[in-house]
Amino acid sequence: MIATLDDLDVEGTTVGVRVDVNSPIDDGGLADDARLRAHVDTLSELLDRGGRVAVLAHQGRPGSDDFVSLASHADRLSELLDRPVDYVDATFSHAAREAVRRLENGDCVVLENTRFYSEEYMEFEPERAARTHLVEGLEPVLDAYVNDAFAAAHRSQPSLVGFPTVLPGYAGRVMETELDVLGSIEETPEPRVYVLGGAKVPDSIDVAWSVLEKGLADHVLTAGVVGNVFLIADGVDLGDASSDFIYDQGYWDEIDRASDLLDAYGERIAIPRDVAVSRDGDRHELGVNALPPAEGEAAMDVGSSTLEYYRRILDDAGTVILNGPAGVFEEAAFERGTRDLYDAATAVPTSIVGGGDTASALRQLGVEGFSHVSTGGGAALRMLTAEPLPAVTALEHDERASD
Ligand SMILES: Nc1ncnc2c1ncn2[C@@H]1O[C@H](COP(=O)(O)OP(=O)(O)O)[C@@H](O)[C@H]1O
Ligand SMILES: O=C(OP(=O)(O)O)[C@H](O)COP(=O)(O)O
Repeated sequence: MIATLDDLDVEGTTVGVRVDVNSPIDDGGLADDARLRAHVDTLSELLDRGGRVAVLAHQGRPGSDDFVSLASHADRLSELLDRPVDYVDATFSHAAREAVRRLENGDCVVLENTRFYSEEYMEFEPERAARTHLVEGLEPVLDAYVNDAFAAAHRSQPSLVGFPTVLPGYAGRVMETELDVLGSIEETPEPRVYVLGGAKVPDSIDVAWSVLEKGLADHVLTAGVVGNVFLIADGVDLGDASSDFIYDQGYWDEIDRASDLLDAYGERIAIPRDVAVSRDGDRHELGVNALPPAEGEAAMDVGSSTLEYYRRILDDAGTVILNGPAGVFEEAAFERGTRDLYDAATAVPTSIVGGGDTASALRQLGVEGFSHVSTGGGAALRMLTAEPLPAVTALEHDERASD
């Protein structure tokens, strides 16, 4: 049983609230605020009920362009909450603790990107996570911990699993809703189709293994970089540009895993029949038999035959679960795969979508009508494989939860 905000006596309580506001970044600032908007209910409720709120969150991964400070997130949050929100460029230092100590009832401060500290990018058992600098540094100034970061709940990083070991832990409203909706995948109508696109190849392959092994998936459709890895695993020569991209991302070993998966469950895995490349500035589709593409051309989207093939499978589906764009939707020439595939999915009786980039792609393309759009990508997928999420397990305490 997990305690929720209904179980927390908020007034006068200093609450560390872990949210997931990991968002697309442009010129160092926020390019999309959907993930911030998702947490407004939780934060407003805590503040309206007289809580003193210290917001903890990560943004990006070390070394990536979107690994930036949370200053612009705090500004936007202030607009969304319609009240002042302070920001401090420290996470657990003396300055951070002082900023938290200064909070009055109804005040909110955003602490700096948790991943600016190396331990936060490591995975720990909860007891060990509780002994990290972040948790030990902040715990003395907090009375309670609320986890609303469903989208990061598949990570066992200190800010996600360490605090509930040493503080009373509660699920926020986003977390509560996601667990309610995604917690009963076995009960959704069959046949069940998983569409795995996007760029998180290892996570997607883990999911594919799990859902195929457990019999949860009748079909797995691959697209995006995931589809490209499966094409190479199937012996297709995608050319140097796509292969180098996969290698540079550190995903080369995933080709062997994809190949093992095709050997074990090939009849339930659909791989692209054609891809789209950029030629003379335009979209140009190539069937797999016409591959490799010309020098320098990369597979940026799935092609029309693939979309037709996937649409036929979706026509018979009872449930579809999708994560990851089918192509580089950010470029107009390569948005078609994502638009058509996701559009077809809205006609399936139960349609569940996950992923930060996926959600922003759908907003950009104006595709709507899903049964549930999760705030999580990897977390939603993990949940839909019926695997426990470490940050949810860390919140499980019988004694504080009401029935
Ligand atoms: N064929 C492709 N080649 C390169 N990048 C791709 C391709 N298809 C999709 N992508 C990229 O995948 C990214 C999103 O993937 P991912 O982060 O896994 O999605 P989500 O956040 O929804 O889980 C997008 O930036 C998109 O451009
Ligand atoms: O954006 C996130 O995950 P998602 O892209 O799977 O939705 C979460 O913030 C987790 O980020 P991470 O995958 O860098 O640990």
